[in-house]
Amino acid sequence: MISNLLNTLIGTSLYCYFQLSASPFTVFIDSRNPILVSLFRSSAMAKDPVRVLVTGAAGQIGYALVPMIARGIMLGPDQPVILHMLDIPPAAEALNGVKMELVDAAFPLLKGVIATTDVVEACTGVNVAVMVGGFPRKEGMERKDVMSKNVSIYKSQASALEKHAAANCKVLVVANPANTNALILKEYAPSIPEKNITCLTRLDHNRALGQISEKLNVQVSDVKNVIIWGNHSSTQYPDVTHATVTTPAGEKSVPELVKDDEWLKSGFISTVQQRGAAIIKARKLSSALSAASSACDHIRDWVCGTPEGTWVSMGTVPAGLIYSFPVTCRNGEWTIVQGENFSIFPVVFPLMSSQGRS
Ligand SMILES: NC(=O)c1ccc[n+]([C@@H]2O[C@H](COP(=O)([O-])OP(=O)(O)OC[C@H]3O[C@@H](n4cnc5c(N)ncnc54)[C@H](O)[C@@H]3O)[C@@H](O)[C@H]2O)c1
Ligand SMILES: O=C(O)C[C@H](O)C(=O)O
Repeated sequence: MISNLLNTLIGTSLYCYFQLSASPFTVFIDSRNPILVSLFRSSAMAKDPVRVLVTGAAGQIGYALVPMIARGIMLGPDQPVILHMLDIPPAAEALNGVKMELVDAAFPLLKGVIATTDVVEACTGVNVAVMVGGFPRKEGMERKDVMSKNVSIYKSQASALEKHAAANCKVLVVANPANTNALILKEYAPSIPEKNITCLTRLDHNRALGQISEKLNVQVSDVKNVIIWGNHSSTQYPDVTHATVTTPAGEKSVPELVKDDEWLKSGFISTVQQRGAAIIKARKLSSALSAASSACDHIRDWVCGTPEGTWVSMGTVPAGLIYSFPVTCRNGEWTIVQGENFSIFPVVFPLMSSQGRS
């Protein structure tokens, strides 16, 4: 049954690899924790590489994001990838430096790297497009203040994606104002299905999970089902009405555990709404590590599915409007969560339905 057994020292831990004969799978066991057993497809049955575009790849989010993609954090530990990295001519040398580092890092899943300033070359054949390229806001600016700089970028990149990306390409817009840029992309790439164009509010979702975890002194992995309604802007509405914490005694409601409505209605909401500005104030640069990680979370859940009983927030396009909703994902498709008593939604929706607010 077991055709091959390898014991390899990786750092301080001992991993065992078992190739199951007549099976496309390899079993990985971590000897520090034998419960950590993973199944990977073996190279004999390797998947075809997925082509992932990252625009603005020489920038700070790009620099954090491309190694995550090459390590399998976005698409899974058995999914080979080919990275398409786009930036503008003044950043060409820096972009080439990123490519050199990707080669030097010898990522086993990375089957090719295209680093280019040609938008057509960058978009050709891509299955996933993460649109990060653009001008970030600086201290004292709102996200809408970078709108004019970024709108023209999105028109031309939309046309290139429409003409040259793979059929059914999934698009995630990260660059601000993310919801407006996604709307422009949708307008200028009319043949890309609306359901394939999304924008990033997962960072706000993760920020909300982080705030609840700190407030209750629980593991962030035990908190779920917060919601970000609206735009990726200071008008967004972080909502914990249906959020829960997994405890030894079962699932508990976040509002019941927090027991502090005043904080939930004011401090919590404004902290999440203003977190981007707080990071800019502290770092003098906008969030990059957390944005890159959240972009991976967004695509991974969209492609691989959300865990049973868990929803996540995505900026999506139902009925021509880019708006963040709670969604579940199955078979590469997102579905807005239905049937909950989302009492806040009808109140908030009209206030937030205009596109491109700060
Ligand atoms: N949605 C979110 O949650 C979220 C979070 C953080 C940052 N952002 C936004 O993401 C964007 C990128 O942030 P960053 O910190 O990486 O900025 P950055 O300035 O470090 O990098 C941006 C990169 O985009 C490149 N670029 C500019 N115009 C381009 C074009 N036409 N085509 C391709 N590349 C182009 C720049 O040369 C640069 O390398 C900003 O708009 C920022 O506000 C969004
Ligand atoms: O706040 C910003 O301008 C950057 C980004 O949108 C964020 O939320 O961190």
